[in-house]
Amino acid sequence: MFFGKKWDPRGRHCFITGGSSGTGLALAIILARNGADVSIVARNEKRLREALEILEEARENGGQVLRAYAYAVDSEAGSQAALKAASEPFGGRCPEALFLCAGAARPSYWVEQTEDTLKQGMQTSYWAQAYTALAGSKEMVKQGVKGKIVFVSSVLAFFSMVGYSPYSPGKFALRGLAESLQSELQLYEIDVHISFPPTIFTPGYQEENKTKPSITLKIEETDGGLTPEQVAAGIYKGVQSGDFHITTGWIGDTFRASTAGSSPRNSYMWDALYAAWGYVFLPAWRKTVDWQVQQHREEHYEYLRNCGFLAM
Ligand SMILES: NC(=O)C1=CN([C@@H]2O[C@H](COP(=O)(O)OP(=O)(O)OC[C@H]3O[C@@H](n4cnc5c(N)ncnc54)[C@H](OP(=O)(O)O)[C@@H]3O)[C@@H](O)[C@H]2O)C=CC1
Ligand SMILES: CCCCCCCCCCCCCCCC(=O)[C@@H](N)CO
Repeated sequence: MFFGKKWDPRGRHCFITGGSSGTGLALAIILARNGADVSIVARNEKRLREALEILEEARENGGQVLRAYAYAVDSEAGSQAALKAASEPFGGRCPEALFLCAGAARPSYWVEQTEDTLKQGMQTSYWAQAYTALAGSKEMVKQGVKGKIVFVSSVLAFFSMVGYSPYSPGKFALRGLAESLQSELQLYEIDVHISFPPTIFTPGYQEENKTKPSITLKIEETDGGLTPEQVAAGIYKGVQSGDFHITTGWIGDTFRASTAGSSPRNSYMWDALYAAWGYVFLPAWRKTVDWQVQQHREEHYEYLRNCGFLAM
């Protein structure tokens, strides 16, 4: 961070939403290996129990508190209840690092959306993290706990494309929220970070691929994808170094540096190089994406007729 001192999770209570699967679980394991007290939160109890067993194996010392809590965090009340439960083993003291990984994507075409699916999209991409940030900030400020809030957005908060209309807006919104909080929470010495991962091979990714339009999958294949362990290691490293925008891999770095605006930078030299490279190649890549979408028209109209959206 400033003065070169890295954040050390040892002995700190880290609270991880979405900690039963994918990136959240991988992050929980890294934090446990590094001596943190870890609370994971998700809805499904069976998966939480299994995750806790894995987490136990990552324990670094006998004194660490490793717990799992079943709550839905996509409401303020749910987030408050989860934080309260996780605070109990610590005499009511709230966690000092919040890793907000809860979320899901259901890619599909815009004309197939309804008011309900769009609201659901915001619920899983935005509110599932925003409410925990709200409940957590209130508690940290009341208790005088100086800590960290880490959002997990997506590279789809830097750009978007066909199929992601129910998801991308919420991930962009998380960026807006993180920008606001990075500024405001300095009042309380709470650091804010936001990570923008590319494709991550997780159970959630397998689930979203069940509804993903074929054209979306095809365009995405440019991105080789990362394992949850790689993404979690990148988030951990970024948080340790005090980076505000955290990206892992050259694709994320290119988009991040090309859209940084006045956001705090990671490295003036590297970000300038990535931005220069992005200035040249991003518009060219985008043209190929537009071309792929146009080539898909005929197949798409057939799809719309087959699913009954258009009369035969
Ligand atoms: N996989 C990918 O390609 C990418 C994912 N991301 C983002 O990374 C984050 C993690 O995704 P991923 O690593 O794929 O993990 P998974 O999709 O495999 O796991 C998601 C986790 O979030 C939990 N969760 C979801 N909704 C809620 C809720 N309302 N309340 C509490 N817990 C909830 C799930 O448990 P349960 O269902 O039991 O509640 C599970 O533990 C998400 O925010 C996702 O949008 C970003 C870029 C790419
Ligand atoms: C010169 C620059 C070339 C750039 C190439 C860029 C390729 C980008 C491919 C798109 C990746 C989409 C990832 C979606 C992640 C996500 O959030 C969903 N899986 C939802 O979970």
